Amino acid sequence: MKINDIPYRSIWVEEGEVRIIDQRWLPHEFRIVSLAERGEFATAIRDMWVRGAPLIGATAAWGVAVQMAADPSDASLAETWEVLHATRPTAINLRWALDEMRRVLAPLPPAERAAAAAARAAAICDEDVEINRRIGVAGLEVIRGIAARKAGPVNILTHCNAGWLATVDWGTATSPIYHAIEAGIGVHVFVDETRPRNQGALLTAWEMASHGVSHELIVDNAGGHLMQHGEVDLVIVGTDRTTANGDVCNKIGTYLKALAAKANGVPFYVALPSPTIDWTVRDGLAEIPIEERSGAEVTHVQGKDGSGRVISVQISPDGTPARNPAFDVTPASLVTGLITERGVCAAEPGAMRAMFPEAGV
Ligand SMILES: CSC[C@@H](O)[C@@H](O)C(=O)COP(=O)(O)O
Repeated sequence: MKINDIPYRSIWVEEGEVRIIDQRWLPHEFRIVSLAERGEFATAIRDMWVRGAPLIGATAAWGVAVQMAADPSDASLAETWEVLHATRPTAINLRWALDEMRRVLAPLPPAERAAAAAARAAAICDEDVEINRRIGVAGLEVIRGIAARKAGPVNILTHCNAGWLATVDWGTATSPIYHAIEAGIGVHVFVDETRPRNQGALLTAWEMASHGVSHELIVDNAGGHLMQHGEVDLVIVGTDRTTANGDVCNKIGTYLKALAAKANGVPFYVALPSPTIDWTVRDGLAEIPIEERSGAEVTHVQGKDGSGRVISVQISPDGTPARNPAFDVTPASLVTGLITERGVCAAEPGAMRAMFPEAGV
Protein backbone atom coordinates (compact mmCIF):
# COMPACT_ATOMS: atom_id res chain seq x y z
CA MET A 1 0.00 0.00 0.00
CA LYS A 2 1.12 3.54 -0.56
CA ILE A 3 2.05 6.16 1.99
CA ASN A 4 2.56 9.56 0.41
CA ASP A 5 2.74 7.81 -2.95
CA ILE A 6 5.55 5.48 -1.82
CA PRO A 7 4.60 1.78 -1.88
CA TYR A 8 5.24 -0.04 1.40
CA ARG A 9 4.81 -3.45 2.86
CA SER A 10 4.52 -3.74 6.64
CA ILE A 11 7.78 -5.75 6.77
CA TRP A 12 10.56 -5.84 4.20
CA VAL A 13 14.30 -6.28 3.68
CA GLU A 14 16.41 -3.31 2.68
CA GLU A 15 20.19 -2.97 2.69
CA GLY A 16 20.38 -6.42 4.25
CA GLU A 17 18.20 -5.39 7.22
CA VAL A 18 14.71 -6.52 8.17
CA ARG A 19 12.62 -3.38 8.53
CA ILE A 20 9.18 -2.77 10.00
CA ILE A 21 6.87 0.14 10.61
CA ASP A 22 6.75 0.67 14.38
CA GLN A 23 2.97 0.71 14.70
CA ARG A 24 2.97 2.00 18.29
CA TRP A 25 3.31 5.52 16.98
CA LEU A 26 0.87 5.48 14.09
CA PRO A 27 -0.85 7.47 12.78
CA HIS A 28 0.85 10.41 14.46
CA GLU A 29 4.44 9.41 13.70
CA PHE A 30 5.72 7.19 10.91
CA ARG A 31 8.77 5.41 12.27
CA ILE A 32 10.68 2.68 10.48
CA VAL A 33 12.94 0.47 12.58
CA SER A 34 15.38 -2.33 11.75
CA LEU A 35 15.29 -5.57 13.70
CA ALA A 36 18.78 -7.04 13.96
CA GLU A 37 18.62 -9.95 16.36
CA ARG A 38 16.21 -12.48 17.79
CA GLY A 39 15.50 -10.59 21.00
CA GLU A 40 14.41 -7.54 19.02
CA PHE A 41 11.99 -9.64 16.98
CA ALA A 42 10.53 -11.05 20.19
CA THR A 43 10.15 -7.57 21.66
CA ALA A 44 8.59 -6.20 18.49
CA ILE A 45 5.91 -8.90 18.53
CA ARG A 46 5.29 -8.96 22.30
CA ASP A 47 5.13 -5.18 22.70
CA MET A 48 3.11 -4.75 19.51
CA TRP A 49 5.48 -2.72 17.38
CA VAL A 50 4.00 -5.12 14.85
CA ARG A 51 0.62 -6.73 15.39
CA GLY A 52 -2.16 -8.47 13.52
CA ALA A 53 -2.09 -12.23 13.10
CA PRO A 54 -0.50 -12.54 9.63
CA LEU A 55 2.14 -9.90 10.33
CA ILE A 56 3.02 -11.54 13.64
CA GLY A 57 3.66 -14.77 11.69
CA ALA A 58 5.71 -13.02 9.02
CA THR A 59 7.81 -11.23 11.64
CA ALA A 60 8.48 -14.46 13.49
CA ALA A 61 9.61 -16.08 10.23
CA TRP A 62 12.13 -13.29 9.70
CA GLY A 63 13.18 -13.61 13.35
CA VAL A 64 14.09 -17.24 12.71
CA ALA A 65 15.96 -16.27 9.54
CA VAL A 66 18.03 -13.62 11.31
CA GLN A 67 18.86 -16.05 14.11
CA MET A 68 19.91 -18.74 11.61
CA ALA A 69 22.41 -16.29 10.13
CA ALA A 70 23.90 -15.83 13.60
CA ASP A 71 23.73 -19.44 14.83
CA PRO A 72 22.24 -22.15 12.62
CA SER A 73 22.64 -24.99 15.14
CA ASP A 74 19.85 -27.40 16.13
CA ALA A 75 19.81 -25.93 19.64
CA SER A 76 19.46 -22.41 18.28
CA LEU A 77 16.58 -23.44 16.00
CA ALA A 78 14.74 -25.13 18.85
CA GLU A 79 15.32 -22.24 21.25
CA THR A 80 14.22 -19.68 18.67
CA TRP A 81 10.93 -21.52 18.15
CA GLU A 82 10.32 -21.34 21.92
CA VAL A 83 11.41 -17.72 22.40
CA LEU A 84 9.29 -16.38 19.56
CA HIS A 85 6.31 -18.63 20.30
CA ALA A 86 6.17 -17.26 23.85
CA THR A 87 5.61 -13.68 22.66
CA ARG A 88 1.83 -13.68 22.09
CA PRO A 89 -0.54 -16.58 22.71
CA THR A 90 -3.65 -16.11 20.59
CA ALA A 91 -2.80 -15.57 16.91
CA ILE A 92 -2.21 -19.03 15.45
CA ASN A 93 -0.24 -17.56 12.54
CA LEU A 94 2.69 -17.27 14.94
CA ARG A 95 2.82 -21.02 15.54
CA TRP A 96 2.06 -21.71 11.88
CA ALA A 97 5.03 -19.63 10.70
CA LEU A 98 7.41 -21.08 13.30
CA ASP A 99 6.35 -24.64 12.44
CA GLU A 100 6.78 -23.88 8.76
CA MET A 101 10.31 -22.50 9.29
CA ARG A 102 11.25 -25.52 11.41
CA ARG A 103 9.79 -27.93 8.82
CA VAL A 104 12.01 -26.41 6.13
CA LEU A 105 15.14 -25.94 8.23
CA ALA A 106 15.36 -28.94 10.53
CA PRO A 107 16.30 -31.49 7.81
CA LEU A 108 19.06 -29.24 6.41
CA PRO A 109 22.70 -29.22 7.51
CA PRO A 110 23.32 -26.09 9.63
CA ALA A 111 25.53 -24.53 6.93
CA GLU A 112 22.57 -24.38 4.56
CA ARG A 113 20.03 -23.02 7.02
CA ALA A 114 20.64 -19.26 6.84
CA ALA A 115 20.00 -19.02 3.11
CA ALA A 116 17.04 -21.40 3.23
CA ALA A 117 15.51 -19.52 6.17
CA ALA A 118 15.75 -16.15 4.43
CA ALA A 119 14.21 -17.63 1.28
CA ARG A 120 11.30 -19.20 3.20
CA ALA A 121 10.66 -16.05 5.26
CA ALA A 122 10.55 -13.97 2.08
CA ALA A 123 8.22 -16.52 0.50
CA ILE A 124 5.90 -16.48 3.53
CA CYS A 125 5.62 -12.71 3.10
CA ASP A 126 4.94 -12.99 -0.63
CA GLU A 127 2.39 -15.74 -0.04
CA ASP A 128 0.61 -13.58 2.54
CA VAL A 129 0.30 -10.76 0.03
CA GLU A 130 -1.17 -13.09 -2.57
CA ILE A 131 -3.54 -14.75 -0.08
CA ASN A 132 -4.88 -11.37 0.94
CA ARG A 133 -5.25 -10.23 -2.65
CA ARG A 134 -7.33 -13.34 -3.32
CA ILE A 135 -9.43 -12.74 -0.21
CA GLY A 136 -10.19 -9.36 -1.73
CA VAL A 137 -11.28 -10.92 -5.01
CA ALA A 138 -13.57 -13.37 -3.17
CA GLY A 139 -14.94 -10.74 -0.81
CA LEU A 140 -15.61 -8.36 -3.67
CA GLU A 141 -18.39 -10.71 -4.81
CA VAL A 142 -20.06 -10.47 -1.39
CA ILE A 143 -19.99 -6.68 -1.60
CA ARG A 144 -21.09 -6.72 -5.24
CA GLY A 145 -24.08 -8.87 -4.34
CA ILE A 146 -25.21 -6.40 -1.69
CA ALA A 147 -24.58 -3.42 -3.97
CA ALA A 148 -26.84 -4.97 -6.61
CA ARG A 149 -29.75 -5.08 -4.16
CA LYS A 150 -29.62 -1.51 -2.85
CA ALA A 151 -29.17 2.10 -3.84
CA GLY A 152 -26.20 4.08 -2.56
CA PRO A 153 -22.96 2.84 -1.03
CA VAL A 154 -22.55 -0.49 0.72
CA ASN A 155 -22.10 0.33 4.41
CA ILE A 156 -19.52 -1.95 5.99
CA LEU A 157 -18.64 -2.12 9.66
CA THR A 158 -15.22 -3.41 10.67
CA HIS A 159 -13.58 -3.97 14.03
CA CYS A 160 -9.94 -3.57 15.08
CA ASN A 161 -7.37 -3.32 12.31
CA ALA A 162 -7.43 -6.19 9.86
CA GLY A 163 -5.89 -3.95 7.25
CA TRP A 164 -2.58 -4.01 5.42
CA LEU A 165 -0.81 -3.03 8.63
CA ALA A 166 -1.98 -6.29 10.20
CA THR A 167 -0.73 -8.36 7.28
CA VAL A 168 2.17 -7.93 4.87
CA ASP A 169 -0.05 -6.09 2.38
CA TRP A 170 -3.72 -5.63 1.41
CA GLY A 171 -5.13 -6.69 4.78
CA THR A 172 -7.79 -9.35 5.20
CA ALA A 173 -11.03 -7.54 6.09
CA THR A 174 -9.94 -4.48 4.12
CA SER A 175 -8.93 -6.28 0.94
CA PRO A 176 -12.54 -6.75 -0.26
CA ILE A 177 -13.10 -3.05 0.46
CA TYR A 178 -10.10 -1.99 -1.63
CA HIS A 179 -11.17 -4.35 -4.42
CA ALA A 180 -14.73 -3.00 -4.34
CA ILE A 181 -13.45 0.53 -4.71
CA GLU A 182 -11.25 -0.51 -7.63
CA ALA A 183 -14.35 -2.10 -9.17
CA GLY A 184 -16.22 1.19 -8.89
CA ILE A 185 -18.61 0.06 -6.15
CA GLY A 186 -19.53 2.73 -3.61
CA VAL A 187 -18.47 1.75 -0.10
CA HIS A 188 -18.71 3.49 3.26
CA VAL A 189 -16.86 2.02 6.23
CA PHE A 190 -17.83 2.34 9.88
CA VAL A 191 -14.58 1.98 11.82
CA ASP A 192 -14.97 0.69 15.39
CA GLU A 193 -12.50 2.52 17.59
CA THR A 194 -11.59 -0.84 19.26
CA ARG A 195 -10.74 -0.10 22.84
CA PRO A 196 -8.51 -0.55 24.67
CA ARG A 197 -5.67 -0.05 22.18
CA ASN A 198 -7.80 1.70 19.58
CA GLN A 199 -6.45 -0.12 16.55
CA GLY A 200 -9.55 1.05 14.65
CA ALA A 201 -9.20 4.72 15.57
CA LEU A 202 -5.44 4.78 15.09
CA LEU A 203 -4.73 2.33 12.29
CA THR A 204 -7.86 1.50 10.30
CA ALA A 205 -9.00 5.13 10.15
CA TRP A 206 -5.51 6.06 8.92
CA GLU A 207 -5.58 3.33 6.26
CA MET A 208 -9.04 4.36 5.08
CA ALA A 209 -8.03 8.01 4.81
CA SER A 210 -4.74 7.16 3.07
CA HIS A 211 -6.66 5.28 0.40
CA GLY A 212 -9.50 7.73 0.03
CA VAL A 213 -12.13 5.34 1.39
CA SER A 214 -15.29 7.03 2.70
CA HIS A 215 -15.37 6.22 6.40
CA GLU A 216 -16.50 7.34 9.85
CA LEU A 217 -14.98 6.44 13.19
CA ILE A 218 -17.55 5.19 15.70
CA VAL A 219 -17.26 4.26 19.35
CA ASP A 220 -17.37 0.55 20.02
CA ASN A 221 -20.84 0.82 21.48
CA ALA A 222 -22.42 2.45 18.41
CA GLY A 223 -22.48 -0.56 16.08
CA GLY A 224 -25.65 -2.14 17.49
CA HIS A 225 -27.53 1.14 17.24
CA LEU A 226 -26.49 1.65 13.62
CA MET A 227 -27.54 -1.89 12.76
CA GLN A 228 -30.96 -1.41 14.38
CA HIS A 229 -31.49 1.59 12.13
CA GLY A 230 -30.52 -0.23 8.94
CA GLU A 231 -27.30 1.71 8.53
CA VAL A 232 -25.00 -1.31 8.28
CA ASP A 233 -25.26 -3.64 5.27
CA LEU A 234 -22.39 -5.91 6.13
CA VAL A 235 -19.82 -6.62 8.84
CA ILE A 236 -16.35 -7.85 7.83
CA VAL A 237 -13.75 -8.61 10.48
CA GLY A 238 -10.43 -10.43 10.57
CA THR A 239 -9.44 -13.28 12.85
CA ASP A 240 -6.50 -14.39 14.96
CA ARG A 241 -7.51 -18.03 15.05
CA THR A 242 -10.46 -19.87 13.58
CA THR A 243 -11.20 -23.42 14.66
CA ALA A 244 -11.89 -26.43 12.45
CA ASN A 245 -15.54 -25.96 13.48
CA GLY A 246 -15.66 -22.33 12.34
CA ASP A 247 -15.52 -20.59 15.74
CA VAL A 248 -13.79 -17.26 15.20
CA CYS A 249 -11.38 -15.74 17.70
CA ASN A 250 -10.71 -12.07 17.05
CA LYS A 251 -10.11 -8.78 18.83
CA ILE A 252 -12.18 -8.26 21.99
CA GLY A 253 -15.62 -6.90 21.11
CA THR A 254 -16.01 -8.87 17.90
CA TYR A 255 -18.47 -11.24 19.61
CA LEU A 256 -20.78 -8.36 20.61
CA LYS A 257 -20.82 -7.15 17.00
CA ALA A 258 -21.69 -10.64 15.82
CA LEU A 259 -24.58 -10.83 18.30
CA ALA A 260 -25.90 -7.46 17.17
CA ALA A 261 -25.54 -8.47 13.52
CA LYS A 262 -27.47 -11.69 14.09
CA ALA A 263 -30.24 -9.89 15.94
CA ASN A 264 -30.60 -7.39 13.12
CA GLY A 265 -30.20 -9.68 10.10
CA VAL A 266 -26.90 -8.09 9.08
CA PRO A 267 -24.49 -10.50 7.32
CA PHE A 268 -21.37 -11.09 9.42
CA TYR A 269 -18.34 -12.23 7.41
CA VAL A 270 -14.84 -13.14 8.55
CA ALA A 271 -11.87 -12.63 6.23
CA LEU A 272 -9.77 -15.71 6.78
CA PRO A 273 -6.32 -16.54 5.38
CA SER A 274 -5.82 -20.30 5.60
CA PRO A 275 -2.78 -20.07 7.94
CA THR A 276 -5.21 -18.61 10.50
CA ILE A 277 -7.19 -21.86 10.70
CA ASP A 278 -6.21 -24.00 13.67
CA TRP A 279 -7.26 -27.44 12.49
CA THR A 280 -6.27 -28.93 15.87
CA VAL A 281 -8.94 -27.01 17.76
CA ARG A 282 -12.66 -27.69 17.59
CA ASP A 283 -14.15 -25.80 20.53
CA GLY A 284 -12.97 -22.20 20.31
CA LEU A 285 -14.35 -21.16 23.70
CA ALA A 286 -12.73 -24.00 25.59
CA GLU A 287 -9.46 -24.36 23.74
CA ILE A 288 -8.16 -21.04 22.39
CA PRO A 289 -5.79 -19.24 24.78
CA ILE A 290 -6.98 -15.67 25.23
CA GLU A 291 -4.22 -13.13 25.78
CA GLU A 292 -4.65 -11.09 28.96
CA ARG A 293 -2.82 -7.81 28.60
CA SER A 294 -1.89 -5.11 31.07
CA GLY A 295 -4.68 -3.23 32.81
CA ALA A 296 -2.77 -0.06 32.00
CA GLU A 297 -4.15 -0.34 28.45
CA VAL A 298 -7.64 0.07 29.95
CA THR A 299 -6.91 2.77 32.47
CA HIS A 300 -4.86 4.86 30.01
CA VAL A 301 -5.22 5.98 26.41
CA GLN A 302 -2.57 7.20 24.01
CA GLY A 303 -3.08 10.11 21.68
CA LYS A 304 -1.67 13.35 20.37
CA ASP A 305 -1.71 16.53 22.47
CA GLY A 306 -2.26 20.05 21.18
CA SER A 307 1.39 20.44 20.34
CA GLY A 308 1.48 17.23 18.30
CA ARG A 309 3.32 15.16 20.91
CA VAL A 310 2.20 11.55 21.39
CA ILE A 311 1.25 11.16 25.04
CA SER A 312 -0.55 8.72 27.31
CA VAL A 313 -3.26 9.94 29.70
CA GLN A 314 -4.96 8.22 32.61
CA ILE A 315 -8.77 8.10 32.29
CA SER A 316 -9.76 6.30 35.50
CA PRO A 317 -9.25 7.07 39.21
CA ASP A 318 -5.80 6.40 40.62
CA GLY A 319 -5.40 2.73 41.40
CA THR A 320 -8.51 1.47 39.57
CA PRO A 321 -8.12 -2.27 39.01
CA ALA A 322 -8.63 -3.21 35.35
CA ARG A 323 -9.13 -6.45 33.44
CA ASN A 324 -7.95 -6.66 29.85
CA PRO A 325 -8.80 -9.79 27.85
CA ALA A 326 -7.55 -8.95 24.36
CA PHE A 327 -9.62 -11.37 22.26
CA ASP A 328 -12.98 -13.12 22.28
CA VAL A 329 -14.56 -16.04 20.48
CA THR A 330 -17.55 -15.69 18.18
CA PRO A 331 -19.33 -19.04 17.82
CA ALA A 332 -19.64 -20.35 14.27
CA SER A 333 -23.43 -20.09 14.51
CA LEU A 334 -23.14 -16.28 14.38
CA VAL A 335 -20.88 -16.23 11.30
CA THR A 336 -22.53 -15.85 7.89
CA GLY A 337 -19.45 -16.92 5.96
CA LEU A 338 -15.66 -17.15 5.82
CA ILE A 339 -13.98 -15.23 3.02
CA THR A 340 -10.88 -17.27 2.23
CA GLU A 341 -8.26 -17.10 -0.50
CA ARG A 342 -10.11 -19.95 -2.23
CA GLY A 343 -13.56 -18.40 -2.04
CA VAL A 344 -16.37 -17.99 0.47
CA CYS A 345 -17.49 -20.94 2.57
CA ALA A 346 -19.76 -21.55 5.53
CA ALA A 347 -18.25 -21.48 9.03
CA GLU A 348 -18.95 -25.15 9.32
CA PRO A 349 -16.54 -28.13 9.47
CA GLY A 350 -17.72 -29.86 6.27
CA ALA A 351 -17.56 -26.71 4.17
CA MET A 352 -14.15 -25.79 5.59
CA ARG A 353 -12.75 -29.26 4.92
CA ALA A 354 -14.11 -29.17 1.38
CA MET A 355 -12.38 -25.82 0.84
CA PHE A 356 -9.07 -27.06 2.29
CA PRO A 357 -8.99 -30.84 1.76
CA GLU A 358 -5.20 -30.93 2.25
CA ALA A 359 -5.73 -30.15 5.95
CA GLY A 360 -6.64 -33.81 6.22
CA VAL A 361 -8.89 -33.50 9.27
C1 LIG B 1 -5.70 -9.57 9.56
S1 LIG B 1 -5.56 -9.29 11.19
C2 LIG B 1 -6.82 -10.12 12.08
C3 LIG B 1 -6.61 -9.93 13.53
O1 LIG B 1 -5.26 -10.20 13.83
C4 LIG B 1 -6.99 -8.52 13.99
O2 LIG B 1 -8.35 -8.33 13.78
C5 LIG B 1 -6.66 -8.41 15.44
O3 LIG B 1 -7.41 -8.85 16.29
C6 LIG B 1 -5.35 -7.83 15.78
O4 LIG B 1 -5.09 -7.83 17.16
P1 LIG B 1 -3.77 -7.17 17.72
O5 LIG B 1 -3.91 -7.32 19.20
O6 LIG B 1 -3.76 -5.76 17.24
O7 LIG B 1 -2.61 -7.98 17.17
